[in-house]
Amino acid sequence: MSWGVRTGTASVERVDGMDFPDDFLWGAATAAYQIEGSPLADGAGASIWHRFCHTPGMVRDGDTGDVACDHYHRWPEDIALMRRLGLQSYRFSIAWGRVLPQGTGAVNEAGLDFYERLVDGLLEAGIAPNATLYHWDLPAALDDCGGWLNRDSADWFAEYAERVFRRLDGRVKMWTTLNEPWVVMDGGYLSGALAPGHRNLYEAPIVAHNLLRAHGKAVQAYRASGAHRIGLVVNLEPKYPASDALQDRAATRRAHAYMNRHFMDPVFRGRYDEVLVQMFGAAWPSFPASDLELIRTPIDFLGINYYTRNVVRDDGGRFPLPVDRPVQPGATYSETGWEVFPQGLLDTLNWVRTRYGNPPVYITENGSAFYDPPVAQGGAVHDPLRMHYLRQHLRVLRQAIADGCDLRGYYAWSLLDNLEWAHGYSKRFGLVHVDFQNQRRTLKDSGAHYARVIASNGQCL
Ligand SMILES: CO[C@H](O)c1c[n+]2c([nH]1)[C@H](O)[C@@H](O)[C@H](O)[C@H]2CO
Repeated sequence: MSWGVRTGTASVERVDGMDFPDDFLWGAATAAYQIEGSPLADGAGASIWHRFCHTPGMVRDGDTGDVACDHYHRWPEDIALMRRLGLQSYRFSIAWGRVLPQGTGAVNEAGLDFYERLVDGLLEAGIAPNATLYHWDLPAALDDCGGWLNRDSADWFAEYAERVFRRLDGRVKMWTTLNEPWVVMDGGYLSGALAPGHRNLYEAPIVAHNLLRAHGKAVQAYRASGAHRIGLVVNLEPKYPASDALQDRAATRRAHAYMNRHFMDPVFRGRYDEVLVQMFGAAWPSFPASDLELIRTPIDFLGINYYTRNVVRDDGGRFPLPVDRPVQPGATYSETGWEVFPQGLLDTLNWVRTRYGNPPVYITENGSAFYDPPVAQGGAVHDPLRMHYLRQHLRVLRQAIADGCDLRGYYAWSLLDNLEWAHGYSKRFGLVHVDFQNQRRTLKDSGAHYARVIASNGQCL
């Protein structure tokens, strides 16, 4: 979605008297490699992120997921924290390599046993599990066979999905195939900032297409056996031209095609955006029409991860995508360099509503990394900036519902401070502070506030 020029922080009109629906789902989210630790325990196979972290220079301070939040052992304690927050749902991911150590073939029952214990613990606590099958941690053995560049990857993923459905479906009633295929493609195969660290324009569209095919095959596999709901999680970032100049508006259109329409159009409209195809030019392969039919297999909900917006200025023609993000006067920026812009969440939700037929939507990630002071005497972590970010974005959701968006729920990113990928442990997104020296968890002020939001169903933001 690209709109007229907006500068500074927009004020969002509060919709007085607009409540969240009684069945609005309040949750928090994590991902396997970022919190579990013990990546090779009990027969698990290494992932590309285990390999990436153990490759010198890839991750800040040489940080790895070897221990992380030790959630693999501390999950009962973390479920107790979820109860304290009053979470109604918990979004987590399943590490493919724990279930299928080689990616295909022999199942590691101990890996499935771990997730079964976690799911049963959640259900016992009255917390609905929301499981993501793929949150970036491809088995390294499959990467050795080409990974997402290999057209067989869609079948590998469907085989893995079927194994997990067979063990957990019914107790898990909300499934996601992929978390943010755009980030997998852009970070893993274009910028090289994420595992497996490729930098190749010709690989990117092939990877994106195989990820989408894998999504379609997993949805079809679920339709054959599953009785509940399955969807896709995408990151969406609204694009606003830095000026009304033609080149900035054209650059904005390209940025919008590259990030936002890239996966939404095939999944919901069965075709790629023409602007995207033109951007890649000779690097854009030809794909069989039958692939697009597979990719557009209907889903039950869309998960949207929203963090920030992008003001786009044409950068004079480097890679067919403008990368300039001019700093916005008066705006607040998080530790990850992302502008705090809640209006972008409202614009995004209304864009999805109007362009894609108002599908059921969950905000599956929304949060911010700000510097946290050390844990104070008496065990408090005062994080006013994160609290303000949370408030601003939750307020927007009320407006989106008033605008007619079919918004079903919200998952804060993240339950715990965790491994922020190539940033290592330097960026903290948690509602709960983690001392990585001793694994002590401390509820932050933002977490306590979120608990009040949940208890009031969004009355007190
Ligand atoms: C550019 O923002 C993306 O939507 C995005 C932000 N985030 C994500 N995707 C990932 O899904 C999480 O694993 C990250 O920890 C989290 C915070 O960086």
